Amino acid sequence: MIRVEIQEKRFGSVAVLGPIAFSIGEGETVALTGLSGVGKTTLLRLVAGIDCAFRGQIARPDRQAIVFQEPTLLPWRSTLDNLTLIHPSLSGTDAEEALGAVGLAGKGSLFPGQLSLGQQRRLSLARAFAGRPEFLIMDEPFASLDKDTSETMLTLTENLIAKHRPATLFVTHSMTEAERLADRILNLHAGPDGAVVD
Ligand SMILES: Nc1ncnc2c1ncn2[C@@H]1O[C@H](COP(=O)(O)OP(=O)(O)OP(=O)(O)O)[C@@H](O)[C@H]1O
Repeated sequence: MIRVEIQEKRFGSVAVLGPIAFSIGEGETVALTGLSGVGKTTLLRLVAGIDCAFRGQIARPDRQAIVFQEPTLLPWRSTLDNLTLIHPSLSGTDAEEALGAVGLAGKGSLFPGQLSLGQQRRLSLARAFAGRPEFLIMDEPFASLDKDTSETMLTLTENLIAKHRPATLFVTHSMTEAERLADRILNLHAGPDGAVVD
């Protein structure tokens, strides 16, 4: 169970978030939507524990994974290394299976620069799920991809979530994506003392 209770998040004199309170149950998928600049990434960074400078408390499980819009791969390490470096206990068979699950079977020896952007994004998805996360956080994972690649990513993500059932929080600008993937949609919008959810 993830429990978020934010009284306030400020950048200098500007109150960006708060008050915000919500929970995400085991295996539940929640979409976070809202206008550009309202504070979605800021909220995600708080929930992920990347930014701890706020008033409030957040309870989250230890095993969490984050998928950013950019694939954030190590360019000088192979596809397989990108998977196993942060999951050293992953066996060779499991790593190959994880690559196969995102359509990258047989590409383990290639470097990220030898993969298409869509393949890099799929590798980053495989890396996130390889750690069997209890909590998955994704910041616009399907943005700036062409329609076919975005559809492929969406279907893969749907399948991986259905198989592994992590609690999931993801940011999207697309109501279609939100409605397709999420059990619940949180809309972040401006309030008198920072953005709030409903
Ligand atoms: N490090 C920072 N220092 C100061 N202000 C910041 C910082 N990071 C974000 N902000 C401000 O906080 C507000 C929310 O930004 P955030 O990136 O969370 O919005 P967003 O909803 O994710 O936007 P988008 O949908 O366009 O990605 C913006 O006004 C932004 O300028």
